[in-house]
Amino acid sequence: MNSRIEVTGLAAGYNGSSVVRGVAFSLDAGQILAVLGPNGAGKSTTLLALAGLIDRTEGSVQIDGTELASSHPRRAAKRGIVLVPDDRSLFTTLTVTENLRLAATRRSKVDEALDLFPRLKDRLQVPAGVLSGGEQQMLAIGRALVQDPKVLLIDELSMGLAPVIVESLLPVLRTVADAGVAVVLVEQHVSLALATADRALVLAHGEEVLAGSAADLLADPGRIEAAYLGTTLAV
Ligand SMILES: Nc1ncnc2c1ncn2[C@@H]1O[C@H](COP(=O)(O)OP(=O)(O)OP(=O)(O)O)[C@@H](O)[C@H]1O
Repeated sequence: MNSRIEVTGLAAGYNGSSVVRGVAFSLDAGQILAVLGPNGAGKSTTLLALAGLIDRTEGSVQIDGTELASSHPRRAAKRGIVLVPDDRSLFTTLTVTENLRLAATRRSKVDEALDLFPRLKDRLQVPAGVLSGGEQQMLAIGRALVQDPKVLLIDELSMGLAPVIVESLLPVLRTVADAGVAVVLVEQHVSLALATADRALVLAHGEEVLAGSAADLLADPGRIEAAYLGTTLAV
């Protein structure tokens, strides 16, 4: 089935107050959405709300037309929403194989994930904590993929990684999308994210300030810059 996530009027935050408001997008399997914006714009908060890890104070999240309960991470995971958090949350003392097997819905999923990251095949018995940053990110994404996501949420794939490593990881997201996953990528590295994504959403102060085709925005960096600076331009 061709999965779809539809988000309307999403507001979410902490301790009863909303730090993001009115976030809306829809995304089909096979598509990549880049969520951009300056520090503190609410990008991570949006992903946490989609994954059910924090309260949604308003709005709706639907997967394949069926509403997803707010603040219910297990239900979100069961419906196929899987988050790669910015801290990667690996079991650092467990090996690569153990990290993957613990998360896998089926044993065959582990082999599929390793095929996407052949470098990890040489590290199977190495504890996650001694992997390089790039290898740890491969493992974090691999651990999400073995859960058979319909919607893959990735928070700051580039965190702590050299641009050359990021450039080698991003094409894997296209392969993942092509295999039938909707990918939402929160990223500070604007040009690399736009070069990878189909569409982009820019948040500032918790609200959408710009949205459009990634190719159009890549070709017109002034619009992104203005959005980061808080100047609203017509899309
Ligand atoms: N656990 C929390 N409790 C209270 N406020 C929080 C919490 N986490 C984040 N915030 C606040 O929510 C706002 C949005 O933060 P968020 O981390 O979503 O932004 P971001 O766009 O992901 O930024 P960055 O790129 O710096 O990670 C910020 O003002 C931040 O201080």
